[in-house]
Amino acid sequence: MTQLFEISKTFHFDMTHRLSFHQGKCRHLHGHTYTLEVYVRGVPDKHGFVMDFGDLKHIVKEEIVDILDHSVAIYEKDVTLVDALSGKFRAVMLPFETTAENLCAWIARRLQARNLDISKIILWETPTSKAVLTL
Ligand SMILES: Nc1nc2c(c(=O)[nH]1)N=C([C@H](O)[C@H](O)COP(=O)(O)OP(=O)(O)OP(=O)(O)O)CN2
Repeated sequence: MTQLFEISKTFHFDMTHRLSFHQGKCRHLHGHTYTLEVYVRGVPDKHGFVMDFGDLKHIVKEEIVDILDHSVAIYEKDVTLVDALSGKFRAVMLPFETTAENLCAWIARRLQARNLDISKIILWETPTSKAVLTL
């Protein structure tokens, strides 16, 4: 009988951002230590691997963690932040407000482009707040 599995790996990265539309405190520049959980679905091969956890780690590090870690994430239409910070520090320009939900969708797209069958992305922005994207 074919058994369908999900495997996952968990990552951490530190990132500064703000939400330019926000009426509360999140419109101010602030940082989080994010926790990212990446889930890949698949049927195990003859050895019992959906995929090697090590390969998953390398792809997620390359596509996500190494780009966002210790960066300032800037929404490209947030003129105030673009003027103040682009070209300085490690600024990552993104075409969306950097909510946990939007970041999940961006992460999923980048990993799908590396041919991973992503079933879920969970992004913890704080120890009590997360977004879950189920595909
Ligand atoms: N749906 C969403 N709501 C909020 C987001 C988001 O990405 N999606 N983001 C923020 C802010 O970035 C904020 O830093 C995190 O919000 P919050 O959970 O309110 O943070 P606290 O540190 O106040 O958490 P407590 O555990 O309640 O102290 C806001 N909303």
